[in-house]
Amino acid sequence: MPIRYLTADEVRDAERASGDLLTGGVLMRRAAHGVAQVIAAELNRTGGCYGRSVGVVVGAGDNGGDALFAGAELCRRGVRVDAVLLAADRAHSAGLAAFRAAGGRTGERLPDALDVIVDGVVGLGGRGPLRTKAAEIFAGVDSETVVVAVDLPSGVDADTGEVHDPAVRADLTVTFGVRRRAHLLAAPQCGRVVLVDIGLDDVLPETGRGGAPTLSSLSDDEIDWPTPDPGDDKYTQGVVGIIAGSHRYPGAAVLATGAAVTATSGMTRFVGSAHAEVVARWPEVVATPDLADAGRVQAWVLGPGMGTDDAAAATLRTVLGTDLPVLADADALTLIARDPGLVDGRTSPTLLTPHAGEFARLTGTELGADRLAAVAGLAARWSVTVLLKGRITLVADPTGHVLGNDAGSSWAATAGAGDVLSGIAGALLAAGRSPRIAGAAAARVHARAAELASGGAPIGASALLSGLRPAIREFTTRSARTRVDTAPSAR
Ligand SMILES: NC(=O)C1=CN([C@@H]2O[C@H](COP(=O)(O)OP(=O)(O)OC[C@H]3O[C@@H](n4cnc5c(N)ncnc54)[C@H](O)[C@@H]3O)[C@@H](O)[C@H]2O)[C@@H](O)CC1
Ligand SMILES: [K+]
Repeated sequence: MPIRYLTADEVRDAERASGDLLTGGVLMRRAAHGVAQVIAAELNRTGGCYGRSVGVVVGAGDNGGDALFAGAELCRRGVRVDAVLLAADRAHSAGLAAFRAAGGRTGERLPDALDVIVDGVVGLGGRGPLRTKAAEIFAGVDSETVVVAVDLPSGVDADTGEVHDPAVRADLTVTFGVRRRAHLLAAPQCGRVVLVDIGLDDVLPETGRGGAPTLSSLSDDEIDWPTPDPGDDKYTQGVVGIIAGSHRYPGAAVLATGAAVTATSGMTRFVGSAHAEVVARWPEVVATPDLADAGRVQAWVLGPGMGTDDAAAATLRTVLGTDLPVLADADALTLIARDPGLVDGRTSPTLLTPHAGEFARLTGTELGADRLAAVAGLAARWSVTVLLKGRITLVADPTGHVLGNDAGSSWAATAGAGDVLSGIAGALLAAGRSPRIAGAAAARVHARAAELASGGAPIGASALLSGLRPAIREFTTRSARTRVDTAPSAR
């Protein structure tokens, strides 16, 4: 099942639909209990709860209520809990009463040495940046203190994931019932996200009503990597054709083609003036300088390093004129920005893979804070699938379904990494995956490859490529295991 990320309004609809659970305060009690349990587990991991020190920063709404009830529960476990009430006259009254009754203290400042600080400033109701008093408190926290956000790090927009300045940067975020969009769109700001069940499963709304974009991410089990069947040969698994690089700049050609060779078990073709360089590095590739001699493919990748001259434009026009799946990247995007009619309304599967700068060129405006709306908007306007690169990759299809992937680190922000991504996604397109799944699965293994290759050190794109096979193996062995586990009994 894909993992869903809802807007604040959708979450509120679900809470309202829970009826008595909401009005009776049960949802808040469950939420607060979840927060307390996560913090207790964190303290237990590092020596236990008794005698430890937790600070709670409490805003005026229900987010502060969650934090106060959680604080009360921690007090009962022997933790010293201090709270700063940012708006004392508007603090959640039942939460504050419970907190005080359990022995929690309130004051103008928190103790210096805290094991954990809890951000209960704002959650779904937050607007704009962290205000001065809260900002000062969080700025003064030392690096040893674990920052736990209730629902969302304050200062992060729940729907767009925009990280205002200042905002809380959490090590851990505890959320309730269903993930919010910001948990993916601003993943680095949230740290580890823990989802607490508060009984909303039966009332979660259908998303995407009225054509509004939806956001989800693929679970690991859904990365169904193509593997050859017993009857397959080199032609039947989907042949990908790469058009990239140039004699003068062969690097993009070698990287994109190498990624396709690594991601595919059938055959990879190459077209371009760097054909000799490509074959020298990847002898298994069937390469030619001319598109007319290329042979049959099931998908094309074109753009990385291919230039933007008339010949490149003519090649692009020919390839887009076929009914094959096409991935356009880099220089192909520059050409498309000049003439959107090339792809606008193309009926065969089409995947554009811009980074932020290329995206601005395609649309004529800077990307802005709402990346999700921007990418979904372009995909709908041109009826193509758009993969927006970045630490959080977003892949939007024309119907407004967006898949996101957090790379987990930014080591892949290196020259040539995009060429590698295009080769992987092209291989998946040739194997028959939809542009949306091809893009999202490629982003996932690309990120994993970077992680494996880096191990915490800088990497170049060649090293990233070397991490690709072990990364793919993790997903193919997982699905092989699933097949064995679900095989019918032989008896
Ligand atoms: N409705 C429910 O029963 C549940 C709600 N829950 C909690 O309730 C939260 C939502 O509560 P609310 O709707 O009361 O909203 P919040 O508590 O998120 O924030 C609303 C308050 O914060 C103020 N505010 C907005 N932006 C601010 C900023 N930048 N700096 C300082 N103050 C700011 C507003 O004026 C308002 O008083 C969720 O995030 C979640 O933590 C959970 O307890 C689960 C159940
Ligand atoms: K918060």
